[in-house]
Amino acid sequence: MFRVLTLNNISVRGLERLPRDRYEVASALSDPDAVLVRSADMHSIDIPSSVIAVGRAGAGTNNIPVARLSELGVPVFNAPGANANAVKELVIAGLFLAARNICQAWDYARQLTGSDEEIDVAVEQGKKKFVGYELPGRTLGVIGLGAVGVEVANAAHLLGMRVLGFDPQITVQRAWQLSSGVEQALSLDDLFSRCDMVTVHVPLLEGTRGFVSAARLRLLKEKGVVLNFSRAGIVDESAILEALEAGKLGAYICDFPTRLLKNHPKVVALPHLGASTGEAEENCAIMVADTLKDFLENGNIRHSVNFPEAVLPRTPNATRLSIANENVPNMVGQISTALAQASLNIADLLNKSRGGLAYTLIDVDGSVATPVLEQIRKIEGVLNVRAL
Ligand SMILES: NC(=O)C1=CN([C@@H]2O[C@H](COP(=O)(O)OP(=O)(O)OC[C@H]3O[C@@H](n4cnc5c(N)ncnc54)[C@H](O)[C@@H]3O)[C@@H](O)[C@H]2O)C=CC1
Ligand SMILES: O=C(O)CCC(=O)C(=O)O
Repeated sequence: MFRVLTLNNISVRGLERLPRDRYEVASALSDPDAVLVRSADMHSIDIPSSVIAVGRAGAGTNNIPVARLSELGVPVFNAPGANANAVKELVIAGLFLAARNICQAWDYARQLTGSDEEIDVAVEQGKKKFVGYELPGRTLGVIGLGAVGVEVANAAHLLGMRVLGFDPQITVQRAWQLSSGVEQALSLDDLFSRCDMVTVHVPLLEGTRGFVSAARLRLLKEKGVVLNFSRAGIVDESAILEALEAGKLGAYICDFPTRLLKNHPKVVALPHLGASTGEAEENCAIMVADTLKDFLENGNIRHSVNFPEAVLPRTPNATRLSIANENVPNMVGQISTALAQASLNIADLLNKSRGGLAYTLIDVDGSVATPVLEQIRKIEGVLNVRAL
């Protein structure tokens, strides 16, 4: 029986992928094998030593101590692309909110008082404050051309915008998906200096923290717009406030309310709603539950943010060993020697590495006795071993 701890509400459609005869899934249980999480902050909790996998039902993993888990040989899985359409739709809505001053105009209309005739007069007098602009002909800069960024860039291009993209690490798959009408910016500064609106779709990392900075905002066209549906920390909020106050920035549309900005008249801050559609919640939960199940039952690794992709079909009548180890020389040699000394035959083997981590799947004919597993566990550099 595998025990899975949920730290947030995870869509039932995903949890149904973990059959109750083999999985105990609950928001409170001891000694879990795995954790399923959305945005809960795992940096501030003690992760039980029983945990061998963490699944993020979403894209960003900055709420998970990935480096610490890597040192323990624990893979972290996410659901790449599963909520990208939901985020794209909200970002496109954000472009219109900014261009047409929709939230400010709505606020104005809601506070009107008097008779309908008096309201009509106030409407005709007041509406000139909310004159906006149309999107065709305006330039949008998209920073980060991953699952979300590509969808936003393509949709904005279809709306008639000129679109510039910047992502020095764009994958071949995403490059194929990107509309040929999207132009390449040469640098972040190049992008900011040529855009009316800029939207960020990068993970929060040390290298991206605060990279929407005062200096870059100064490059943006007058009354520019910044959209941030990535993470609060990607923008320098003081610089945003300063640019809004100076009239340089026309609007800041984001998914992360903070005390500094949430009540500013030119800010629309939504309560982290990017992925909050029934469809996205289901897609993410199903994808991450499936990958977690395949890891727990077969040791296969797909969609991990810290481990290499490692998928090996199971050999009939074999015991599968799943071994996480440091990526150093002679690990496979020592492991196979331990098996040979126990007269065990390797039927199939896969060894993959990523950065400082390596991962080995070995199908061994017959069964593997506990002392052999202990011997492998003792090899210096081995982080954890399972027999499946
Ligand atoms: N508001 C919400 O509810 C949601 C927010 N997000 C946030 O959006 C981020 C992006 O999501 P996805 O597109 O699904 O992730 P992704 O991993 O598919 O794409 C991220 C892209 O950013 C690029 N990148 C990384 N560093 C960069 C840099 N310094 N400059 C330019 N590009 C850089 C990468 O090469 C990659 O192509 C997530 O990390 C998460 O923080 C994602 C989903 C929902
Ligand atoms: O689960 C959520 O609602 C947050 C989604 C998100 O921010 C992400 O997938 O990175």
